[in-house]
Amino acid sequence: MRISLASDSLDGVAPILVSEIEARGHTVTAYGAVADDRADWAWCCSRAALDVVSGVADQAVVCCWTGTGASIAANKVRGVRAALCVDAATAEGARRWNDANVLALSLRLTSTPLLGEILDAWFAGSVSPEETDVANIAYLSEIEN
Ligand SMILES: O=C(CO)[C@H](O)[C@H](O)COP(=O)(O)O
Repeated sequence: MRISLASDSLDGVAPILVSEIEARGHTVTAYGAVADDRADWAWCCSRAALDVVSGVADQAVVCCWTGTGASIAANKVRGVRAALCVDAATAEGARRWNDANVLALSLRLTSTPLLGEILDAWFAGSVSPEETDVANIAYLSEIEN
């Protein structure tokens, strides 16, 4: 898949994000500190999220120290469902039940082994076909519009 990646700093696992995503077979377009680019979290994380809704990217990964600003910025983009994931089970659930299209990470909480577990779960995840799950996602679009 085509992944747009943003981070507002090079703290923690940020320097290995591109290689970890590429190692899982994806191509990366980077924004913010990981691209030596404008690195304020509101800008770079929403920029990566915009790529998803414009069709330039299939999904995005957005990061900041807490992960909260990254997820808030991404979720301001219409059509984005960004999920702040602190472990593999959350990432799996975000893909399954929320059809999340943007993975938000906390650089404070995500160790190198945990990053691998979260990325594996995220990229392996599939969206639930259950009627209630589909209806919930449809309702998000409804309130957004
Ligand atoms: O977690 C964050 C936002 O949610 C930022 O990473 C945190 O505020 C640090 O930003 P800065 O380095 O610009 O002070």
